[in-house]
Amino acid sequence: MPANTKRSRLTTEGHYADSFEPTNEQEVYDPRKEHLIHEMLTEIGEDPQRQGLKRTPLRVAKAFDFLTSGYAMSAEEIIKAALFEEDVREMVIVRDIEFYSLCEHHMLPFFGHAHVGYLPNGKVVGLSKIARVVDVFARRLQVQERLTSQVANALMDHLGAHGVAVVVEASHTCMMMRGVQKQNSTTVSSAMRGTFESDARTRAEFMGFLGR
Ligand SMILES: Nc1nc2c(ncn2[C@@H]2O[C@H](COP(=O)(O)OP(=O)(O)OP(=O)(O)O)[C@@H](O)[C@H]2O)c(=O)[nH]1
Ligand SMILES: [Zn+2]
Repeated sequence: MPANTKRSRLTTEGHYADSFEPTNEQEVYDPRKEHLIHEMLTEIGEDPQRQGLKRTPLRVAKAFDFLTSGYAMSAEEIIKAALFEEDVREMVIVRDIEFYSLCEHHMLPFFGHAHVGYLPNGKVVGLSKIARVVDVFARRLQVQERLTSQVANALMDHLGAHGVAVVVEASHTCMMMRGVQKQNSTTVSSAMRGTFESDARTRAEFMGFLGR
């Protein structure tokens, strides 16, 4: 069969599927993923060979690798790479950390901001690492509540802090583009650990800094 020829085959389930046939010149990134995306394009009634879609399987494979790259990252390594001994006891807050994640039910994006606070106990962490930890857990298939608690747990476990607070505010495109189709609702989730959980004043101070 000449390269780049569209053909169909009958799968064991009885469906016809176009084969993924890259040309010799065509860049291949991840054949298995590209094959699946090629099949999906066919299933939704598109022509994967048309000009605009030829590189789409490759682009989508790369995009999904990036959007799920958090599975291969370690929050512990990120935090431990920039822990500094400092005699600081006051609350530290990094606010408005933007993130993009994928809901595990529909694999559609949800996105918004995370606000992270902690009470140091002799050590501070590089501020960028807090945002990196958010990305570690956002770049996976998620539910918002789990993302929130995973960020809190990672910081609590590896920072040795007196307490950690995480608030996440997000819009879910699976509630906007489809399904219930509500454009303006946002979801707020929180995870309080250590002093933030046990002491209402500490929690209130944190919420006050967030303007809530
Ligand atoms: N708790 C929680 N629910 C989520 C999150 N992302 C999506 N969902 C919800 O997951 C649920 C899945 O419900 P199902 O009834 O199984 O799926 P569905 O038929 O597509 O539901 P609809 O979205 O209502 O059309 C929906 O209510 C979504 O809104 C999340 O981060 N946290
Ligand atoms: Zn969803």
